[in-house]
Amino acid sequence: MAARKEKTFRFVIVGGGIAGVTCVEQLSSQIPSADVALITAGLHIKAVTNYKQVSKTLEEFDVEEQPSSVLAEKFPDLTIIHSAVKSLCTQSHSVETADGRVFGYEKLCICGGGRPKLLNWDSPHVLGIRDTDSAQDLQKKLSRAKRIVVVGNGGIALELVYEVEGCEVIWAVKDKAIGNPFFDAGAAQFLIPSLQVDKPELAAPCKRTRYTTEEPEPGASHTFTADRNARRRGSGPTEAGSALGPDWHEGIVLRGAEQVSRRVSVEYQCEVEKIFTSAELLDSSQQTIGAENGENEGSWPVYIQLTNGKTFGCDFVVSATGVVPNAEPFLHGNNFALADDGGLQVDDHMMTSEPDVYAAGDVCTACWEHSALWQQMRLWTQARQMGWYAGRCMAAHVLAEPIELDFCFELFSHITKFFNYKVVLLGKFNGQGLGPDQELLLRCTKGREYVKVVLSGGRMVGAVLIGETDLEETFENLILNQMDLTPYGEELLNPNIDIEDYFD
Ligand SMILES: Cc1cc2nc3c(=O)[nH]c(=O)nc-3n(C[C@H](O)[C@H](O)[C@H](O)COP(=O)(O)OP(=O)(O)OC[C@H]3O[C@@H](n4cnc5c(N)ncnc54)[C@H](O)[C@@H]3O)c2cc1C
Ligand SMILES: NC(=O)C1=CN([C@@H]2O[C@H](COP(=O)(O)OP(=O)(O)OC[C@H]3O[C@@H](n4cnc5c(N)ncnc54)[C@H](OP(=O)(O)O)[C@@H]3O)[C@@H](O)[C@H]2O)C=CC1
Repeated sequence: MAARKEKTFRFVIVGGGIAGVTCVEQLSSQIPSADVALITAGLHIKAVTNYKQVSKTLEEFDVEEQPSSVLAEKFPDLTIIHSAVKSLCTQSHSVETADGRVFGYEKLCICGGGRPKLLNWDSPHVLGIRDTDSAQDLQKKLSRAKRIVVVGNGGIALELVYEVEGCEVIWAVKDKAIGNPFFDAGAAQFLIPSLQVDKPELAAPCKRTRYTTEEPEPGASHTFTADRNARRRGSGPTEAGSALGPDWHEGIVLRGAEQVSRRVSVEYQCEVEKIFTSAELLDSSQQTIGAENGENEGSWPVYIQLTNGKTFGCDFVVSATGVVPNAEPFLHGNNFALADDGGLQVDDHMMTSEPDVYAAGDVCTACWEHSALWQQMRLWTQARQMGWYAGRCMAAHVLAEPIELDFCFELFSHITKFFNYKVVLLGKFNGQGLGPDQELLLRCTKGREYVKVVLSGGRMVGAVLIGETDLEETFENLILNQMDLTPYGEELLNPNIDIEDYFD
């Protein structure tokens, strides 16, 4: 990086997603005179609004995609630079942006987020969903589609198969049950009937922010069109916007070309063997595969062959197969320690292995010794918590103040919605890492609630609460205080006992 530094800031934050923006807000409020710059690839930023601490660790908030000027008005001393960081030189403490400018920093926080870990097929018929532009692309393609195949078993797939109407959906999952990253087979069984009935009309419109699906402003990115190949390879600076989040599907029409409501069939325990086009189908021995399945040969734009031997023709494939941390632009010439998932390793002060460089959100991997009840998941809440805590750590370090790991990393907690049910996950909700030393208590009322408690050595270590159970606060307390629950046995989930009063 030979060019001269245009300016050196005390703090530079890279990324206008929830982690970066929260970090900027925290730093700018804690040290009002701080010289902060936000460098971000997109024109919009993501801001947390209506933040509500539901209990000790559970939090709820809305998310707004805003023009960055809103943030600039709030913090007049903040400098916002709209360009992707192309390279970083930790030795000279400088970053170079795609438009050729070089900025120095005293402390840097990388909040570059993640990008979809797409199926490994270089095909224009495979889509990923990450940001507003990719959601818009999906909406357009879906409006002409009669059948799509969704591959993946996590958050995006769960939301998509429930929301899509007017189009047949084949859902290919590699596990025995749906929603594996979020819950067990019991919960999956509780939820699956929701796919067989029509979606209930929403009583009230969702109050969270709608994500705009207008044509992007000039200069904004078309994530899966123009820059598709660069993103697939993960090379060069991405111009992707921030990740979508809660209720991203509320503001867009996920309707296909057919006059049917929802039609989902799940293919369990299978992965993708091959993806090929109708031209390739007609051109080769794959003709037989299509014919065996009774497909109208050559009538679909793309075909997907699964490892269970079935082949489906469809309009396009959605790859909802996870996230890869967006660390590449920062690596060349530096010595970052990377985790197995490709994230920048951070310690309990959100510091990477390079001096004066912090990281937060989807781009990083938490490598401190975790509390026995916490694990990292690449979620909205954790991006906010990490960004906020990184800002506090950066401020504490320049002010030479001590700082301890924040309480939010004591207990994993997540509130979300799947299949129109409220879902609360606490602690080791899937018995993660507990081995045989675990006992499960279950309570389930079809169509109403599913409650699972994970006990280890008689103490509660995790819970899955689906439906309006009203148990989250009590269970959170029981998990945090690690009370011996052996004397209560199965009574713990007795619906006739007001458990809240019981443990008050
Ligand atoms: C479809 C979808 C639905 C989701 N739903 C939920 C949900 O319901 N609940 C939940 O908790 N989580 C959800 N998530 C996950 C959640 O959105 C992410 O975990 C979270 O937004 C990550 O925030 P972040 O700030 O780390 O990254 P991002 O939001 O990805 O932001 C990264 C920012 O960095 C910028 N950037 C990237 N590279 C560069 C560069 N080289 N130079 C400059 N800027 C750069 C980008 O433009 C962007 O502004 C969802 C994700 C998706 C994709
Ligand atoms: N409501 C919420 O909380 C939501 C959260 N999100 C978050 O957004 C991010 C992106 O979501 P998503 O893409 O769904 O990621 P997730 O990590 O939630 O799920 C990815 C799923 O795809 C599976 N998978 C990975 N590779 C393949 C493959 N080659 N073939 C078939 N299946 C595969 C994974 O299995 P395995 O785990 O075995 O690798 C996993 O089941 C995640 O961080 C997610 O937590 C997204 C939507 C909603």
